[in-house]
Amino acid sequence: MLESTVAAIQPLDEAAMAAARELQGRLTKPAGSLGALEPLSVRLAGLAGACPPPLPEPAAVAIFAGDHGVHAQGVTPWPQEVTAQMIANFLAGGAVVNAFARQAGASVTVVDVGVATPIPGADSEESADPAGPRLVAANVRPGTRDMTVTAALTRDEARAAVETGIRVAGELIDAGAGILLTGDMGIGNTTPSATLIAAFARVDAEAATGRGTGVDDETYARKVSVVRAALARHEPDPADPLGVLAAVGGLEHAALAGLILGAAARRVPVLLDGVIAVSAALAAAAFAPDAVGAMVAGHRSAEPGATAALRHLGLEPLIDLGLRLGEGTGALLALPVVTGAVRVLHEVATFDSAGVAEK
Ligand SMILES: O=C(O)c1ccc[n+]([C@@H]2O[C@H](COP(=O)([O-])O)[C@@H](O)[C@H]2O)c1
Ligand SMILES: Cc1cc2nc[nH]c2cc1C
Repeated sequence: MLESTVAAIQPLDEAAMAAARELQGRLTKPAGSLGALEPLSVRLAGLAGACPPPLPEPAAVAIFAGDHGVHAQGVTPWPQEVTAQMIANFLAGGAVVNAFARQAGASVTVVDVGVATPIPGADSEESADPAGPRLVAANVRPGTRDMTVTAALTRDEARAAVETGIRVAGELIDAGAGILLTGDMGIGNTTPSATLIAAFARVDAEAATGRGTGVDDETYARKVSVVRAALARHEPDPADPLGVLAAVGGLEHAALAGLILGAAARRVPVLLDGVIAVSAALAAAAFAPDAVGAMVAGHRSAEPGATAALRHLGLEPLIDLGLRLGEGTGALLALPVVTGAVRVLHEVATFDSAGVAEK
């Protein structure tokens, strides 16, 4: 499934992009006045192979959740159980992602791809609201292994998680989603994110590592040395993305890479959230360089590694608000920008049709 998905990912359609550029030039606004929205609209036309491309509706957030063996190294102050507890909060509709999803009219799907502790209330008989958040049980293993000691995952485990992401992308698109938004939950997951970024973007451990949920100086120093130790132990080879994900990744990172590949193969845009998403996007781009055509960077996470990853991908984020929450929150806030970029091509009059004089 991974190989056939990668093989299905094709370059953007040049004719549709040329048509969108030409249309942008005829709309009743000075050329270039919509800034980054103009090239975004062109790229989305190229992805859809149509001008105008479809409005990116409805939107679906997929939150992949996993735990991390490297938690044992003291890289985060939060207990591991918070991952499962926050899933219960997502399913009850009480997290920031739920508030923003309601605002954006987006569905929320939570995927347990590797949570280590029981999800409170997950086995309850209570009939769930069919329009409310949904839980997909796809646990590959209860958290990764500690990457400072051994590979976080076997290649088979990493593949299973990637294929879960591909499957979820296909299901959401089959159910009608016009855009997928990445979400994540995993206490400790900014450490594997930093390690993936250092490995794929070839930046130093310190440049790739940030303070995650807000760690103190002592924990930050430990975190950088954990990233360095994992890189030294595994010497991850960016030409072997499955190997990199297995050595130093997380189950949610692997699944997010799969979601991105699945969206790109179906030519549906995928709106990236923060540092976890962009580290997974590096893996997706290593599998299939043309997958970058489907990626839209929602925001610039406060994590420094996110900026390094976006630079490597050649993506400019749509918004920059200093967010560092994850869950898909930054992607949801950026969604109206993406919709606006496409709506312009559908609804704005041309100089000719509106009788507005050109310079
Ligand atoms: O999205 C981001 O850029 C982001 C930046 C910092 C932290 N997070 C979230 O915080 C958790 C990981 O932080 P930490 O400090 O435990 O590695 C995880 O659940 C992420 O969703 C997310
Ligand atoms: C409370 C909390 C909420 C989160 N949402 C995403 N990561 C998180 C980490 C913590 C600790």
